[in-house]
Amino acid sequence: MGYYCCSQIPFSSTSFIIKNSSLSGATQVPTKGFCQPRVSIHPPANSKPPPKTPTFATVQEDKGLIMEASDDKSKLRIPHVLTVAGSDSGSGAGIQADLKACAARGVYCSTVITAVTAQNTVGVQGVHTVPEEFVEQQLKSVLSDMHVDVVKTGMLPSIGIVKVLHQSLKRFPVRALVVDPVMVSTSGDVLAGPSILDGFRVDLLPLADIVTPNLKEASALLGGVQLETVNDMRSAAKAIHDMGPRNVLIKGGDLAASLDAIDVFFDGENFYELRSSRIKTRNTHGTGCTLASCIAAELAKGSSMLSAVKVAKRYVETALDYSKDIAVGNGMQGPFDHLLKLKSNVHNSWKPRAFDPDDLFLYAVTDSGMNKKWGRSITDAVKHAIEGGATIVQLREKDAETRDFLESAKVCVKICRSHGVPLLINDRIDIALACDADGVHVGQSDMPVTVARALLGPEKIIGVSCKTPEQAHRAWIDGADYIGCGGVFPTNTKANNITVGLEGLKDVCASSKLPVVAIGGIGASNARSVMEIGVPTLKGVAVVSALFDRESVSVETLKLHELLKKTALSVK
Ligand SMILES: Cc1ncc(COP(=O)(O)OP(=O)(O)O)c(N)n1
Ligand SMILES: Cc1nc(C(=O)O)sc1CCOP(=O)(O)O
Ligand SMILES: [Mg+2]
Repeated sequence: MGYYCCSQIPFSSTSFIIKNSSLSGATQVPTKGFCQPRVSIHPPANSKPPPKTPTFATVQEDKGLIMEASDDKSKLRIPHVLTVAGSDSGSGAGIQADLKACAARGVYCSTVITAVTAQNTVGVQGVHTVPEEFVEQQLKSVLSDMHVDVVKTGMLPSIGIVKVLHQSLKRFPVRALVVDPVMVSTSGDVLAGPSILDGFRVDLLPLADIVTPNLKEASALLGGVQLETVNDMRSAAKAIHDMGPRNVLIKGGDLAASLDAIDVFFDGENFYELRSSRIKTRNTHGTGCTLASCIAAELAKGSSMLSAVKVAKRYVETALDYSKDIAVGNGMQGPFDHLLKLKSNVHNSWKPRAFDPDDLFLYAVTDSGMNKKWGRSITDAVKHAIEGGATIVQLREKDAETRDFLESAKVCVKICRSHGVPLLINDRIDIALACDADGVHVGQSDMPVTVARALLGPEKIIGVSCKTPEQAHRAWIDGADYIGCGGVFPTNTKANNITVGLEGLKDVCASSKLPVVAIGGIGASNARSVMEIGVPTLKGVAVVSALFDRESVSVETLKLHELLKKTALSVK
């Protein structure tokens, strides 16, 4: 009896076990939609799948399946790719690229290491093949315990390793197999000799859902035929398809005389020419591994094959374009940045400093209406507030057009950073991300703090408006950095705002584990009374109109700063 696991709503907290008494072992074809048997590598070795065999992408309904809720509905099963490949000490390709690609695509990745290479951007200096028994042991460890959706293969340095992989896949079936027939590294070093070709042809290709050779590898698989044109690639794709894989992607990156990078995808019936613009960069080391891993990741998430291939191509193209100027190593083949994060670090010596509650001392909150009234740009408003001694700035630009807001926010980030003053964005997580602001301020009906945190990451500052001790407690649980509590006094700046008064502020401050900034109707005339409530969590005042609905922002900010300093001394 075969047991098959399926998530009808993929990877939701509900999982099901599918029993099918008519299915046995690894010779069954996938079924409908997300309900696929945990193997798609079913045509016996050496036999070509029948032309209409439902593929991973075009599976048919199997009426014989019975679905049962599994015992543990609380467990969230996440898509899982197992990569069987070599380690690259330079981390551009191999196992390391696979891990990064899967992480970037939001998929769990386990690893079976077939070889350890001493490698950098110059080339491969050494290869240490892992004994096949130990590769088998790694395969067993992972496949017998973890629910692997898709296996992706890279460097398979010996025929023995291909054999143990083949046996392991028969013993522990998975939903799809992606074969990247790695033979030669980007630097031209041989990673798997010609003896491996038979292993691919006999043991792996008939099991593969997709095989992704580049021109050299396709040529080697076909006994050395010349591949010089897109037509040659089509013929090669067809010939390789005849070896058993359900789909073939021939990567034409090395095709001479082509402005675009053209890959040919063949699903057994139709050919697709997938074109992308060629990116001029030395940082292409690991593109093949990454592409195959990304295809595997998308398949693990439930994509059809063609859509997985298209997403993977777009992902690699984006990453290459983003990374075209980064410099790692001195050789000809640099790695690229899978997570699209490194460039900002390279070009930006600024390091985010940890949030300091004392930053809340004089919190200047801009207002688009007031800026307009006084004929000021956002950037001038921010500059003047900083001149006057604002210790943190929030851009609260309710009426700004997104494009204008973003451009101004980028300039404000630079101004604030050059003065060591944190800059937060009101409500708009997208703008905060796009301008790399220091954080956001959200209200009770804005983006929840937990979601904002997931989007912004652990380092950014998140402030949340709270009017009650319960909200303050929630803010702390959810991972906010500070609380804005108000309206302390009536205000015209925020319509229909509930005034909590000094008593309400006191209650929130007394119960809060987070630092608090008071807001609402605060200015030079009443700031002292606010700070004098004397609860240690109260760190400062946030002010809009008393700074920005005035002729001189810097003068008003300076006045309030002086007053707060004096108050702080007397309260101590
Ligand atoms: C420091 C600070 N505190 C409170 C608020 C108000 O935020 P919110 O409740 O989301 O209302 P809007 O500002 O979005 O109208 C704030 N902005 N800053
Ligand atoms: C933006 C805002 N939030 C408030 C809250 O109570 O959460 S009161 C407020 C407006 C504060 O402006 P002013 O300093 O001009 O009174
Ligand atoms: Mg808001």
